Amino acid sequence: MAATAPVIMRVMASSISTAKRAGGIIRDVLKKGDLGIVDKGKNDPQTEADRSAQRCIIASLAKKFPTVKIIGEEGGSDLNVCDDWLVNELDEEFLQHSCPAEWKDVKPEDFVIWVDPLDGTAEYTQGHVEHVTVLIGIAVKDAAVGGIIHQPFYQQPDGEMGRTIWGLKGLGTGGFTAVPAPAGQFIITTTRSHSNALHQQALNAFASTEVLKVGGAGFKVLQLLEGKAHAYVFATPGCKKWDTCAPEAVLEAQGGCLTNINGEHYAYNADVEHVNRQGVLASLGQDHAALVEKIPAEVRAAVGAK
Ligand SMILES: Nc1ncnc2c1ncn2[C@@H]1O[C@H](COP(=O)(O)O)[C@@H](OP(=O)(O)O)[C@H]1O
Ligand SMILES: [Mg+2]
Ligand SMILES: [Mg+2]
Ligand SMILES: [Mg+2]
Repeated sequence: MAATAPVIMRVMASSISTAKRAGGIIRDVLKKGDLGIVDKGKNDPQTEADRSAQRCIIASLAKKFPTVKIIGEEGGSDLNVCDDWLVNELDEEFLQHSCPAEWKDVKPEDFVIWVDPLDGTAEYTQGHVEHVTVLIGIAVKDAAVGGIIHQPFYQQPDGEMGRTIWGLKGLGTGGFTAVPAPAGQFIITTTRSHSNALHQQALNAFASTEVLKVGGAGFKVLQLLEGKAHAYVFATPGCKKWDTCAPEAVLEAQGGCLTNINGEHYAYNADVEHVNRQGVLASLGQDHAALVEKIPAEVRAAVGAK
């Protein structure tokens, strides 16, 4: 089955196994206690866990899919990794699904894999480990079509650490139970470490009943999927393609929507600008276009203006 499955199914199955291994590396670094923090910019830390998890993911995927373009947050990594970090397995459970017809003939050169080895680094360094996710997004031409969101610090009922959520457009999602957000309320999930005045103005435009401030694009989209929030609002540049590719694919495979704050989808081909200049607006079970209209036009024009 594995050898004959279409390449998108093998990329997804390999990414599921690899994200789990990266999650183990992220837990190990924290357990050892020396985070090796480097500041890449203002409010933009990188740790040994970001670097090691990226090496594991990119080395594993590049070995299995040598002609697929892979772009990771932490730049060019040393792909000479120990065997323990080289993940060879394909997730067998995922491979039981049949490939949606629209992706059967996609060729390796049509893909870009966007890797965020550790989303929510600021929160990881501050002990909010439940916000941390590993994100592997699969784009076909311009569109985010497949995604893996792995939570290394999620404790399963049987005590096992880690949970892996996946989504593939045309197939659906797996690894979690979708819950609708409560009726009669409007809960926004947003950044806890990258706010500014313009972003606050956009938040104020919604008559929200609650604003949750949490780390990571992956975790915020999980809050939509699990009915903890109705919308994810981030009205400032700063988030990148590797932050949104996997969350967008999973959310949209579940019937939601992730766009910039003007309601337009980002493109995920290999040549795009990495920064999501016009912010992020994501929702599930809402009239997405009506949410866009709530943000004053002057705020939307100012976000990302060069
Ligand atoms: N102003 C900014 N500068 C750098 N990175 C930013 C940023 N705003 C958002 N991001 C990145 O977008 C992701 C989600 O941000 P937030 O938690 O604030 O919503 C984080 O990813 P990483 O943790 O993978 O770097 C974060 O670093
Ligand atoms: Mg980062
Ligand atoms: Mg990130
Ligand atoms: Mg990251």
